[in-house]
Amino acid sequence: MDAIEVDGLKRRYAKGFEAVRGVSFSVREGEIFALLGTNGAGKTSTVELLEGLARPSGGKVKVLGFDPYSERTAVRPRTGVMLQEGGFPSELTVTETIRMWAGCTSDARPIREVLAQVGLSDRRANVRVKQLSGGERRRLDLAMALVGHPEVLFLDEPTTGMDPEGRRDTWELVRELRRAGTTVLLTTHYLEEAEELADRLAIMRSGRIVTAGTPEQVVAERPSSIRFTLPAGLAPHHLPPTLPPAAVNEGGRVEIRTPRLQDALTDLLLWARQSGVELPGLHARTATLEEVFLEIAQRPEEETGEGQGPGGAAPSQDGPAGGEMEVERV
Ligand SMILES: Nc1ncnc2c1ncn2[C@@H]1O[C@H](COP(=O)(O)OP(=O)(O)OP(=O)(O)O)[C@@H](O)[C@H]1O
Repeated sequence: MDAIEVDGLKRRYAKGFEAVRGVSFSVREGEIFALLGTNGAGKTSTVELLEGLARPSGGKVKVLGFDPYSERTAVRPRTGVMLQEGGFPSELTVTETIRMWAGCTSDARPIREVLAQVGLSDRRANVRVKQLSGGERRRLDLAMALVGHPEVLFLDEPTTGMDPEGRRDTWELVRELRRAGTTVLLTTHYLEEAEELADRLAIMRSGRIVTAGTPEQVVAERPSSIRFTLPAGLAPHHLPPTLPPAAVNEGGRVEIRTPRLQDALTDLLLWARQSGVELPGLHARTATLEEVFLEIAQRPEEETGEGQGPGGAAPSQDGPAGGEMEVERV
């Protein structure tokens, strides 16, 4: 059984705006799955449905085999949730905040152990929440999500506001959790974070998943590139005819874009050896996640089937909830 199963999920807000428009994916046990997308793509709206904070207006969600909304009592104790805005009482200290939360959690872990795990040292334990830095608050958010030994962990932009060291520590912690068998679903704006952590990922735009797969599968959708400087006396038409057309900039730098990097590179290198040609600054690489992401973000609306802005649509007829019951983000 998959830890998370999402099928045709939809979420419509009160005025009829559909923020999630038929999303399907699954997350295997012990896997890290990243949801990516531009601002307003619908990541948080989706994750909140998985967390059981609202009822879908269409489609199905199962977490650990249960409906997280209607069977909340079965799911909630087995999941950990790190929201985008923790919203802690600012006058409480770090320890008091966790203690309060641990009091609502059956089988809570020792507070010091959890604080050590997220890198909030003893020195910070008695500091008031309002005095924490943005990155320290994210660590406290994470500590709260970890208090109850979660089997499934939802992390909504876990490292936003963290310095590079905090980010690396958090990545290592997430990897440790995976090694211990925890399933992790995270949203992030940092493509490097998805590349570092995700076993599989999905990129959303305007409430839909545009592409999904392992990071390797997703970048394989875009052509790879080969670059070098054209040696003096040579023109692009001297290159092997099997290569795709080369673009040459004013500095004589050549770029060849190809979906078949290994074949193109082999042809180029064999030709260079046989012709006794040096290729200065030779550089070959597959596409990056950033390139895929930007290409999706920049696609014209008609190619993504969009065209419905917030507040602009009439409520559709499908789904049990009609206009959604609004749930405040806590
Ligand atoms: N409570 C709400 N009522 C109406 N519309 C909402 C509500 N919350 C979010 N939206 C709209 O739903 C769309 C998706 O928002 P959502 O926060 O899920 O996106 P996101 O991908 O998480 O964005 P970000 O990366 O900025 O966090 C946006 O157009 C947003 O304005």
